[in-house]
Amino acid sequence: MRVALIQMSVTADRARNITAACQHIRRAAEGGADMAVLPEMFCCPYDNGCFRAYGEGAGGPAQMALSQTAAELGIYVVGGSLPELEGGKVYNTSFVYGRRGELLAKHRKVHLFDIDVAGGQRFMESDTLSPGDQITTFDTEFGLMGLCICFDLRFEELSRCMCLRGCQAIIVPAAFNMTTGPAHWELLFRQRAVDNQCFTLGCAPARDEGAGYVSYGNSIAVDPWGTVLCRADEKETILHADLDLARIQAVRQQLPILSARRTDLYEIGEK
Ligand SMILES: NC(=O)CCC(=O)C(=O)O
Repeated sequence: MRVALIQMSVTADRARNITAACQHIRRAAEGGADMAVLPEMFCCPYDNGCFRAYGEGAGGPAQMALSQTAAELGIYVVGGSLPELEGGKVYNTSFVYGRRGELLAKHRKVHLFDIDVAGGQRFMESDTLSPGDQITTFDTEFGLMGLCICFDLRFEELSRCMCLRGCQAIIVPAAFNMTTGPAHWELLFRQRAVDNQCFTLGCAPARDEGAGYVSYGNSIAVDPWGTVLCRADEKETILHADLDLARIQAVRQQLPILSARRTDLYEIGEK
């Protein structure tokens, strides 16, 4: 399975971002990708002041463009994320399209990114966004895939549930920043891959030093052994990762972690 992680530049021009995303998906397909992944908020600046204004409802222009591009090219598209409007609320939502352009899955970020690091990054998604309440997986001819958005990856229970459902890979449209990116980005992708003996795939926007929120970039693919298969720098690029899915069973057989869990013991219990 070949996956293209599209580390694209995100501008203030929504229509231009959507057009650029579709052009990148075309290049990914020409490069033999089965699946193209876009970054978190691929058509909207990552800014609380923009989310509602750039948002769209069901069947909005970004969703239509991604669906049509998926169908035209016969490729899976994990549509990064975009601000989704519903019932007066705004969600950080990833739409996934199958090879015929059909909507396969929709994940609303469940853990909102509310952090305040001393001397570093502060962001409060909950000022404008509402959380989702579903664990999201979707089926392909390669097997089941798990999907979460950026900060969601920090919550190990979510990835574990996906893998216990049978996911082969955890796909993460994301946008870490210059405080937490250097400290935790690679660590988290490797950690979730090693814990669950699955592939992890992170796709971030290219870095724009002039933006209010500066993306770390460094889109990444990690295998079930925790080996980094490929990793971008901060610039705009398309990263192609070839996933040898047989590695999952091989690693799980040689180092039986999931099957050796003592679920009879894992309760907080009394001191
Ligand atoms: N957009 C996000 O959720 C950012 C998450 C992040 O940077 C982190 O450190 O976690």
